[in-house]
Amino acid sequence: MITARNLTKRFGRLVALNSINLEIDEGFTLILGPNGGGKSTFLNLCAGLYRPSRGEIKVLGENPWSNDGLRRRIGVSFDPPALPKHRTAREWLGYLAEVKRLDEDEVLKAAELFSAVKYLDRKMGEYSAGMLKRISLTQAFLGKPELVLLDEPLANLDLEGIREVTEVIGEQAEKGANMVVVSHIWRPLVEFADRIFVIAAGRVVLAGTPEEVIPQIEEI
Ligand SMILES: Nc1ncnc2c1ncn2[C@@H]1O[C@H](COP(=O)(O)OP(=O)(O)OP(=O)(O)O)[C@@H](O)[C@H]1O
Repeated sequence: MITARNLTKRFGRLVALNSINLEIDEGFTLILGPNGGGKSTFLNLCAGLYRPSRGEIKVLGENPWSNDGLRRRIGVSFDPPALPKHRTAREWLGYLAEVKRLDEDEVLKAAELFSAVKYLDRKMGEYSAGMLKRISLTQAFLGKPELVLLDEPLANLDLEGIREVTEVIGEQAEKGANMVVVSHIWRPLVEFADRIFVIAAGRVVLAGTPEEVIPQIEEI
């Protein structure tokens, strides 16, 4: 699904990702690692928000940078959620559905998953952080994309929210949705993971199955 070859991203002098190589197959992939390690930078490169400074990234066989065709095939939830404050969630999700050439009822289907239907008609500037997170997740799963990229899906949720969203993510994983998930709150998600990558200081420092990787993380 995703191939990175010598993938490097610099911001001025700062090297956020330092020539990483990795292959992500279908299924559920968890990306872990310390603050500032380069995880979100990797996800943003996958989503086509950043252009690599060097090396190559392919997502579903395509170069994500400025690739509108690929953006219709993937779903992304950023952290913090990047949502327009002066629009209602229904307007924003309706716009995305149009861009993705989906039926309007796909908005309701995705919002139902995350119990977000009840506040679709309020301006997003009025939302709490947890409500924004649910809309951001609704956006990611809109129209059952071929690949879903989630940055911190459990951040800003209360305990009940974490339980609910974990359950939805688990159900989607069981149904065969392909997901790449960056999360500091990883324990609830690890049971769904087919593989884990740990990215630290711009490099992939650990990779393998949860059984291989988790004992090593717990040692650190
Ligand atoms: N748009 C940007 N402009 C400048 N520097 C950036 C930008 N995005 C990220 N960085 C820097 O790149 C490095 C990696 O950041 P990144 O957000 O990818 O880490 P992360 O592993 O997701 O961290 P966290 O767990 O704190 O979210 C950091 O030093 C960060 O300050």
